[in-house]
This record gives sequence, structure tokens and C-alpha cells, in this order.
Amino acid sequence: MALQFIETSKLPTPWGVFDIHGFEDAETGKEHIVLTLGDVTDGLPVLARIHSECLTGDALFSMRCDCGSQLQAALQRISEEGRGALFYLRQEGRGIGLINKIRAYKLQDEGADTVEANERLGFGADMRDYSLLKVMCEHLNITQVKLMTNNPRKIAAMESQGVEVVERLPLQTGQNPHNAKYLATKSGKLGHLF
Ligand SMILES: Nc1nc2c(ncn2[C@@H]2O[C@H](COP(=O)(O)OP(=O)(O)OP(=O)(O)O)[C@@H](O)[C@H]2O)c(=O)[nH]1
Ligand SMILES: [Zn+2]
Repeated sequence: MALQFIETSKLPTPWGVFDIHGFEDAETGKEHIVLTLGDVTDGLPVLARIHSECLTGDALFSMRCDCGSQLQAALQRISEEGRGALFYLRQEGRGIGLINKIRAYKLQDEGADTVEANERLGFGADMRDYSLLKVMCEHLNITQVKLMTNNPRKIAAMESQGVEVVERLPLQTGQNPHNAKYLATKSGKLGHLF
């Protein structure tokens, strides 16, 4: 694992003043971040969210998915708790990248579901690699989390990196007519717990 911690600074947001921790992966050249609020290094379970990059949803208000709404809801809950961590992993489009996600969206416009679209492009349904979490959690001394997710793969991923998931907190938000089929496919084919 070529991930290396680089620097931390303050990041004021509408949900509080977070610390932003920057990491670089020398192998891929990708930059990843963790936002933390409060002291997460005390060994107690940390309210956490693993969020995969979705430029269209996180920054451009897309209603094709639930990402932007989940991102805001996670920051809100961390703010209410006064303590927590958001792992923002640059694995756009479940790991296929932004342009391929647009290709996949085109196929979905023509009738494919989100899994079929990936497969038609020659990708697996979910290409994400969560091994980055180990270095991040070790750096922040996080050993136990209360994970905000509907995705059982993320629980398995955390545990395989040596971090215990003491609780799963559902994160269901942002449903709308444009993402109804996408969310149905998540639960039907990708195992999401709705
Ligand atoms: N390939 C592909 N990626 C998509 C599509 N819609 C959303 N995504 C990506 O899916 C990922 C969603 O990430 P998350 O919200 O972290 O994860 P999740 O697997 O939905 O799990 P939880 O939200 O934790 O329940 C992001 O990387 C999006 O860019 C799609 O139709 N095709
Ligand atoms: Zn999205």
C-alpha cells in the first residue's frame, strides 16, 4: 500500500469546523481525504461514513443517485454527535472513473440498470478497493466505528482492514423519481439493506 499521509488543516463547513487530512497514493497518483470532527484518536468507537467520490452527486446536485444527500446527512449526523470521521475516497463511479460513469449513464438512459451498464462496458458491478482505509485509520488511531451505510460490502471492507464495526447505522435519504430504479437495483443486485 503506497498511501501516505501528507498534511492536516482546518476546514470550516456549514456543519462545523472539521479537520481535513490529506493522503496521497503514490501508486495511482490519487489524492484521498478524511474529514474529522472532535477527538477521534481516543480509542472509543467513532461515528463514521465511507463515501466514494461522485462528482455529479456531491458537487453538481445530480438526482440520478443519492450520494449528495447522503454526504450532507452524514456531515449533519457527525455534527450532531460532535465527533466523527468521513472517509472521502476518490473512487468515482464505483471505481470506473467519471467518463466511464457517463458512458454507463448513457446505457442507463437506453434502459440498462446500473449493474448491466457496468458489465456492458467490460467492468465488474463494483470495482472499489477499500484497502486505503487501513493507513487512514492507523494514522488517526481509529480502531472501532459506528458505520453509516446501507452497503454490507463496506462493513466487510472495514473489518478486513482491522477496524471493528460495532454498529451499522442506516443512511437512507435523497430518494426521488429519478433515482428510484437505481436504488431498487442497489438493493436487488448489489445487496444494499434498505
Ligand atoms: N458505475 C456507476 N457508478 C455509480 C452510478 N451511480 C452512482 N455511482 C457511484 O457509486 C458510488 C456510490 O458511493 P457510496 O454512496 O459511497 O456507496 P454505496 O455503495 O451506495 O453505499 P452506501 O451509500 O454507504 O449505502 C459513487 O462512487 C458514485 O459515483 C452508476 O450508475 N454507475
Ligand atoms: Zn452519486
